[in-house]
Amino acid sequence: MVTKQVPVQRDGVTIGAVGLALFSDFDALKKTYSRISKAELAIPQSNKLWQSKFSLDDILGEGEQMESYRGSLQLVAAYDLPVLISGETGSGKELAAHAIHALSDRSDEPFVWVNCASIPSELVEAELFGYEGGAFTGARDRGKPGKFELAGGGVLFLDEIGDMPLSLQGSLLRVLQINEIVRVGGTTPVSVNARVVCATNRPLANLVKAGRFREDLYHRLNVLPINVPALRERNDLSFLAGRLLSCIAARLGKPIPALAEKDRQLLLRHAWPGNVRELENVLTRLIITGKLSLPFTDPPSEPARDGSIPPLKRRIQTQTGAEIHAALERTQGNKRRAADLLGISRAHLYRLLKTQGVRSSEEPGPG
Ligand SMILES: Nc1ncnc2c1ncn2[C@@H]1O[C@H](COP(=O)(O)OP(=O)(O)OP(=O)(O)O)[C@@H](O)[C@H]1O
Repeated sequence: MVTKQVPVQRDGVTIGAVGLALFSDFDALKKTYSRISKAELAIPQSNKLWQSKFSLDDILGEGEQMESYRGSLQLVAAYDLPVLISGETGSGKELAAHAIHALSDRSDEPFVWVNCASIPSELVEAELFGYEGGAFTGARDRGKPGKFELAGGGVLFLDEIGDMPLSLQGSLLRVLQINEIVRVGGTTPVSVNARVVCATNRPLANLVKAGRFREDLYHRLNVLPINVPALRERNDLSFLAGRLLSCIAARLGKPIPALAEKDRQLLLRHAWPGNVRELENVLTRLIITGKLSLPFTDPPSEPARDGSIPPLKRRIQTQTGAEIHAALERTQGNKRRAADLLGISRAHLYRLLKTQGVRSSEEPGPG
């Protein structure tokens, strides 16, 4: 094997190295690859991917309500206990989870995110607890650590916890009770120590009543509850819109447009079903096109052929299905961009695709 290494230095200190390695035989390459993979697993905390990306300062808002909300995040961050964040889609639950990690004593450890709604239910267990080599068809030969292991002494953020398959909720409860996991296909318990922060946009208590969420797990997770206010319940929309306009304009390299009074009034009257995410999208379009458009307002109801008005539920379903179709068409099936266009999260889109029975070419992949 021939190697060449060039150290990378900052302020006279070596912070890394770039190397070139030429292998004369394939076995040697495989061995080295395996050693590097193991080393990567041993130091997950050095992985830049697993860091909280937002802090308390990124949570924009003013007034008593938002001060009290930020205060509650600071309070829960200080206690090493599970947190359950509830709030409507796009209201800032993920932002809150990042902030809790950044404010906590675990901030130097990883922040690992799992979206329970976007992983096919048969893969959730492997995603959380990892698997041993060859545990199932399609599994990697050398196995894979789960998100619990990757989180190490940091925070494991379980987004859309309400979508955790019922069959797995018992295993999750057990892990939280004994702080040990067993990889899928494995036999040896591995100690885990991550702090679990969960988020849900459907009231978990209702899912418990409906028999779709285990009550014991609900109580285990709901130690420190946080409620993120919906945008229409906040009274700082003008402030938020102003700050977001500046941030988005700076990101796009565009001048900050002045918000006309009539547009401000329209923003105040809108119901914001997609919350801050929807507001961001509306403002982005305003910056790009110079026009305010509030797209997903209720369509005028069309009478059916026999003159009767179709039930509201069906009208909403038809309209939602049409919006999703249009967005997927515009983005050529790209769900992430379609979700952005619709002002909803990718996980929310997946759920709508499931419940609306809208057909799409692409299936959700793990995490
Ligand atoms: N208070 C806030 N200040 C600034 N930006 C915010 C605020 N709340 C939310 N956002 C922004 O709105 C968008 C949606 O936020 P986030 O992803 O945290 O919502 P969510 O509640 O987790 O959504 P979902 O349930 O759909 O996953 C993000 O771009 C986030 O940065």
